[in-house]
Amino acid sequence: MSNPTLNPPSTMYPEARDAYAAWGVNTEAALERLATIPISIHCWQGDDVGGFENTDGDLGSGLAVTGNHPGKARTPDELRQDLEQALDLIPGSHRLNLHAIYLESDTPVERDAIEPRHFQGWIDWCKDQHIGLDFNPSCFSHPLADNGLTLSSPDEGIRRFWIDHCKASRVIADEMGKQIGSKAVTNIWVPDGYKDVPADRMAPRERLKASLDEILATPTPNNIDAVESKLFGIGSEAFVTGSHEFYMGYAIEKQIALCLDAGHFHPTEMISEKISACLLYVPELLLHVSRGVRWDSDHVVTLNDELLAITREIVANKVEDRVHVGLDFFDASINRVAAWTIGVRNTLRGLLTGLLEPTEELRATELAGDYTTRLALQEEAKTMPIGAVWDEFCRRHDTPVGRDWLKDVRRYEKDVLSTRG
Ligand SMILES: C[C@H](O)[C@H](O)[C@@H](O)C(=O)CO
Ligand SMILES: [Mn+2]
Repeated sequence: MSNPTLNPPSTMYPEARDAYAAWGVNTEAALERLATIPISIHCWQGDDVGGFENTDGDLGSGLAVTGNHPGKARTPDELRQDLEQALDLIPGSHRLNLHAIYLESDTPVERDAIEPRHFQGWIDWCKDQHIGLDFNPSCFSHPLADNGLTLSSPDEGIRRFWIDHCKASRVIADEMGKQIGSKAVTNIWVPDGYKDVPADRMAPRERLKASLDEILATPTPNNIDAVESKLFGIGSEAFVTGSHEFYMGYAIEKQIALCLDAGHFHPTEMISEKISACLLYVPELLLHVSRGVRWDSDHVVTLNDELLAITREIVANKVEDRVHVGLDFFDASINRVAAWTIGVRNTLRGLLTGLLEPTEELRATELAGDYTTRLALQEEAKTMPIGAVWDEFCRRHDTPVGRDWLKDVRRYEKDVLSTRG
C-alpha cells in the first residue's frame, strides 16, 4: 500500500512495535482497526459557514466565525478542491459532512424546496473520492431564523417552513445514502431559545417535539437521524428549547442517534464522560468534536485531555460502529486546509492512543481493586512511543509523516489560495 518514494521505511516503528508488544499491545492490530474508523469532515470549516445560497446574509443564530485568513472557498468547486488537498494529507478513509446551505443551483432555491438534484455534484464528488456523505438541515442564517425560533416558533408559518426544510433534508440524505451505498447521518440542530428568562418554557418544547415528530414520521432507510442539544448560545443565553434533557429524552423515545457536541455543555462537563451512559439508552451517537475555549468557541481540536478521553472511550469500549465521529469547528484566523488537517489528524491520533492502551490489563487491575497499578500504567502509557506508530500509519496510507504536510499546505496556499480575490 505504501509508496517508498513518498515515505521511506521507518527505523523507529519496529522498536515501537516491540516496546508495545512488551506491554501486550499489538500495534499491527491497532493500525488495522484505526483504518476502519471514518471521521466526518465538516465542510463548513472551508468557507466560514457561508454556504452557496448566494445571499449576503450574516451568519447569525448564535454562530460566529472570527478571522480573515485569505483564500476562503467561494464556490463548490473551490471548496471541493480544498477538501481534496486536505484529504491528501489525512491518512485513512473518511466522510464529508455537508450542510443544506451548500446546495448547487443556478437559480435561488428556498430551503423548504431543496431537492436531491441540488446536491448531485456533492454526491458525485464523494463517489469519485470513495468517501461517505453526511447531511444537516440549515436552520440558521435566514430571515425566518432571525427572531431566534425555528422549529419551536409560535408562528405557524415559520414553524411550517422549517419543518418542510428538515423533511426535504431527510429526503436528500436518504438519496445520498442510497447512491453512495453508506447511510448518511442527518443531524438536526436548531438555534431556538430566548435571550432572557422565558415566561413559558414548556410550550416551545412541546412545539419542538411536535415538529420533530412530523419531520421523522417518514421512514428513510438510507439515513440515520440525529438530534443535537446545546446549553446556551449568543442570543439564547437564558433558555434553549433543545436542551440536553430534551434531546436525550427524545432520542431515547424514538431510538435515534443523539449528537453530543463537545462545546455544548458547561465548561467542566465532558462529553467523554457521557458516551457510555448515553449508549445504554440510545442506539447510536453522533459526536461533534470541537474545542471550546471558555465558551462554545469552536476552536480547532487539539490533542488535549478531552480529545484523548473521547477517542479512548470509543475504542476501549469497542463502540466505533455505534459512535459516528464528526468534527465541528470553524477558525478563519488560520489556513482553512490546515485547520481541517490538524483537526482530523489529531482525532485519528487520539483514536490511535486509545487503541495502543493496554485496556484489558487496566480493567483487570481495576476489578482487582489495584488502583495504584491502574494509575501507574495509565501514566507510563503516556510516554510510550505512539509517535512512531502514528508515523507508520501515515506512511502506510501514503500521507506525509510528521510536519511534512505543512509544506504541501504552504505550496497550496501560494499556488491556489493566494490567487483567490
Ligand atoms: C454548523 C453546525 O451545524 C453548528 O455548528 C451546530 O452543529 C452547532 O454546534 C451550533 O452551535
Ligand atoms: Mn455542533
